[in-house]
Amino acid sequence: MTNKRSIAWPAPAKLNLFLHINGRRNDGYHELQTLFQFIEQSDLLDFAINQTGELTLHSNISDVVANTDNLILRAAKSLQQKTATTLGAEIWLDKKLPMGGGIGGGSSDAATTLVALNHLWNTQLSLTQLTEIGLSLGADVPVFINGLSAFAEGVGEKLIAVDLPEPWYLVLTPDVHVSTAEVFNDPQLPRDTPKLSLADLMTSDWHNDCQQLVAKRHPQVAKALAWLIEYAPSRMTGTGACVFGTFATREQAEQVFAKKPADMSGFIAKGTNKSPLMLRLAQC
Ligand SMILES: C[C@@](CO)(OP(=O)(O)O)[C@H](O)COP(=O)(O)OP(=O)(O)OC[C@H]1O[C@@H](n2ccc(N)nc2=O)[C@H](O)[C@@H]1O
Ligand SMILES: Nc1ncnc2c1ncn2[C@@H]1O[C@H](COP(=O)(O)OP(=O)(O)O)[C@@H](O)[C@H]1O
Repeated sequence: MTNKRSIAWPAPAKLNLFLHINGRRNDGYHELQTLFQFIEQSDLLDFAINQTGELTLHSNISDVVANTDNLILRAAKSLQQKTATTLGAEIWLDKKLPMGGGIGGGSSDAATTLVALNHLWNTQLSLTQLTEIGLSLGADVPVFINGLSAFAEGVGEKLIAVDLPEPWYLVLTPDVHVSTAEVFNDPQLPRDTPKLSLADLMTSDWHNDCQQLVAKRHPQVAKALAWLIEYAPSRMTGTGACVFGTFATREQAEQVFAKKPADMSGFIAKGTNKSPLMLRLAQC
């Protein structure tokens, strides 16, 4: 029997519009304040449910499949364990987002897997229960499950939904994989930005505490930022390597994109406060 394939579940990217590091906890994780917004640029996942309980993954990127510890299979396994379902799934990942770029592709894939399988397996976990599983997979996973642009504190799991302008972004994707753990372990990372209230943050200057360090360690990131900042307010997202410039209209972003040097890669995407994943779930 062939099981019906449920297609095109999006796993969107996020940008950290600011990323302030306020301190380091005893367990090594960092206290931070950050503002997440989704962009309309996504990986796509398909799922076919089976009765055997088996989990398999296919992808256009062999590295993801080769990694048996990948976040998609870990998310699916965690949901099986939590719910004791006997169902399994064959999963296809169409990877479009650059990996290790600070736009959260791996975390978003995990979130989409949890949300989609919770629906397709009819395991009926609440959003809060899914978020708990998500946090055990990565600090960034909860915001993708909640699906709303949000201000985050703690290690990234205390979320307050915020309604932000939805501009167009030109995202440059330097060809370098920045390890989140390496950045957070770097002795030169500033960790002393004072915590501010959300109201104060919304009216203060935004910055990314990882940016200077990552630009110093990775000249491609410094180069991308130096180019983009000539045209628009620009910043690095997360722990890099991607950098984004903000534009009022698509046309403005396209005009600058057309001038991009041939050795720089990137894309244009609209900011959105509602994750495309939520819209996909609503269609079911
Ligand atoms: C920095 C952020 C900002 O959105 O994004 P990315 O640049 O990775 O996309 C996130 O906080 C990343 O979240 P995520 O990528 O899920 O990180 P995790 O897998 O939980 O952690 C990877 C490693 O980063 C460090 N880490 C992560 C989060 C945090 N608040 N403090 C940390 O010190 C830890 O050393 C951990 O071992
Ligand atoms: N489904 C997945 N997609 C991408 N990366 C994954 C996935 N599962 C595990 N990973 C691991 O997570 C690392 C960082 O992933 P990614 O989310 O793309 O970067 P970032 O956290 O910088 O935004 C990858 O290099 C890879 O080792």
